[in-house]
Amino acid sequence: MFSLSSTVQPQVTVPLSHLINAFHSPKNTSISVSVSASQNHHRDVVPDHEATGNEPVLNLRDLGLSELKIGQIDQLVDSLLPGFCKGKSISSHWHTSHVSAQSFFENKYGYLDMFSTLRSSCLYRQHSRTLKSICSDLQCWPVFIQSRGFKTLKSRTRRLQSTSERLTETQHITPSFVKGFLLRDRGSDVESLDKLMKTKNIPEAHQDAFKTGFAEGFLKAQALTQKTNDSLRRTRLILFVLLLFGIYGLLKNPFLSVRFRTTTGLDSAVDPVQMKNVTFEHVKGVEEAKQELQEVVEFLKNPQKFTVLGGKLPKGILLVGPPGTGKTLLARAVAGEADVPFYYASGSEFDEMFVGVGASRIRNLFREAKANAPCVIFIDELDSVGGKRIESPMHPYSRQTINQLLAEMDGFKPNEGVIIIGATNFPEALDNALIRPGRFDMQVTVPRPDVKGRTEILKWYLNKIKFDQSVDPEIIARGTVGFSGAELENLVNQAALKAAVDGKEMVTMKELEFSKDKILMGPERRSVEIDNKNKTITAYHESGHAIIAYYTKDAMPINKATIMPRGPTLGHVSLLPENDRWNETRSQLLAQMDVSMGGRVAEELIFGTDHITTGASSDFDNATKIAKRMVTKFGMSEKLGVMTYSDTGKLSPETQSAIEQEIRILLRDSYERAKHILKTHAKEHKNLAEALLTYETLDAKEIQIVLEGKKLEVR
Ligand SMILES: Nc1ncnc2c1ncn2[C@@H]1O[C@H](COP(=O)(O)OP(=O)(O)OP(=O)(O)O)[C@@H](O)[C@H]1O
Ligand SMILES: [Zn+2]
Repeated sequence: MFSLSSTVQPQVTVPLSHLINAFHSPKNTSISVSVSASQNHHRDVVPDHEATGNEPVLNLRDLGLSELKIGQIDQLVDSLLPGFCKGKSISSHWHTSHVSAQSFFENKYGYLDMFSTLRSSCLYRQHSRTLKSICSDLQCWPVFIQSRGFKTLKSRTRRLQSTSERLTETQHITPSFVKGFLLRDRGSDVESLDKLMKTKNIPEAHQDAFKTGFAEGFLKAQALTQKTNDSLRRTRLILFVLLLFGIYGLLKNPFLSVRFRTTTGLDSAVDPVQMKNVTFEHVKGVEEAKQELQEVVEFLKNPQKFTVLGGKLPKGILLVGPPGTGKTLLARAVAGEADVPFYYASGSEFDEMFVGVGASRIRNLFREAKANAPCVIFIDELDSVGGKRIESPMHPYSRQTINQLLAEMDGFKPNEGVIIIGATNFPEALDNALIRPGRFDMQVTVPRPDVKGRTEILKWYLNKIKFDQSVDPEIIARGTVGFSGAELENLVNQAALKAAVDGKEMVTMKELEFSKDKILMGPERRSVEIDNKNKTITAYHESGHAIIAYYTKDAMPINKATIMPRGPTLGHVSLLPENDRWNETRSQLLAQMDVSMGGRVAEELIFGTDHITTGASSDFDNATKIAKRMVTKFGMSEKLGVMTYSDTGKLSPETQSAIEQEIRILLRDSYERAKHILKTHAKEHKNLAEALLTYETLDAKEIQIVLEGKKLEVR
């Protein structure tokens, strides 16, 4: 019975350490019944393994059996100690019930179960210490672990580790066994030197030299390993530094950083700037606005002067005007003149999707500003934060932000020294609560500069570049009606770039005119191939406009005529008002219509009715617009009287047809006047067209020379 159980036992597959414990530890009870049975044997035969410490220790190498295969050990024991193997009878009993092999184990694994055979054998009982020693030297002791899947190096290491852990936990395992077990892979290195010397038959006299060489090689290999380790360490360090840089770069990325700031609400936008270098001197053409802001500067410079008299200054100033007219520049100049810190914030910065972020930024901004009073807070694009409070799914928390702004503005006294300047292009979009007295109660308009302002601005920016003395900023200013300060700055800059590209040393009128046309009408299209016929038509068309402008009393003076294609046009004539026109007379409006008609009239007179082109459509648009406004807005039609007709669609059919009739008469008369002038000045018309075909572009002086019948200097 007992031996049977031991024969069956290997079907329970347990790790080697457990088996070892089963051999050596009488305390171990965690294994199967059959194993504890074998413990009893162990106790009977070897009561105290310490006591047998003097027994000679044999190992496989000593016996010259290190090459022995595991499956052969049983046979070896059988042949060496046949008298002790009584267990054979038991296995023969088992043998009768199984035809294929002697045991389940053998059937399953294909070789004999060493342990059970050994344990049941006399060899084990009588020479247990020797066997232990043999075990310690066995480098490939079978470890029965049922595992599925791939065996990786990692799993092998883990298995080794877990095995060794369990081994060290057990006090009854001899240190040499553990050592031998753990070092079983490394032992081969030590062996190989001896083996090598033996196999190479190195004479004893040379053995020392051989060993020295071996050691040197070993040391070199170690140095190489060290080098590899060093370079690995260096690579790791470089990778780590690169990673740090990468993370830093990501945080610096505008999109990410904005998101970061947004989500954390950390961005306080409260770094003040000292604006010493910007003063009112830098802002041109907005004299009225500067005068109004002068008193704010005085207050910031000397608040006591105002408080003594009990006067209150506005807390908030609203700068209203089109984009690029210098609102930001003015606010900076206020801070610069007063020499106080300038806090810049853009309204859109407060416009956040996240709850309370906008409000908290406003709180931070005002807290910082109050701590550094006197100072200026400038909120650009105020309409995006202070727009009318509407319930919008896009900006669910905008109310919170504007409420916070209102609360902050109420939260400090008028003479505390903090001036808030807001800027907007759409004052009508602002929330009413924001523009009531006590908040943004002072409004300063910053309009587009007039011709004088434009001249000043042009001069200011021209002084920053190299320009020819022949440049007359006023001429450019006259031709840039409606330009803002920013657009004029851009004009000068583009002229400087053009001069640089053309390899010129200075900017001349030519470059300035060029960049003006580019801004007004788009870039030149030099690459467009225009055939001679079309060029001729364009030349006569444009000189038709020019002739009418030249010979009509109230028309604007001509500035330039060109047949160079630019933007959507094949050519154009530019006229310059002497001054900005605040209003226009009837005769001026009629003259503008006549000039517009000049193009088509010229085509008709020169090429015949059948050859008129589509090129006059924008001229007619222009003329019709003027005529319509004269009739419906300016009360300039005798038939319809001094009355405005705003929504012509709602008018009676009679009135509508009367208006149309009047407009048609105005246009027809204009056409006839133009025809008369061109017929009268047919010679000049021809000369000018030919000059345009030759020179492509003519300025005012050149046009005058041609029309006076003089010869143009060859360019
Ligand atoms: N009146 C001016 N005098 C001198 N430079 C000007 C003037 N107006 C505008 N500029 C130039 O144009 C730039 C842009 O102007 P600024 O930002 O002040 O305009 P803004 O009215 O605040 O425009 P936005 O409404 O778009 O914010 C200025 O930095 C300045 O270089
Ligand atoms: Zn035209």
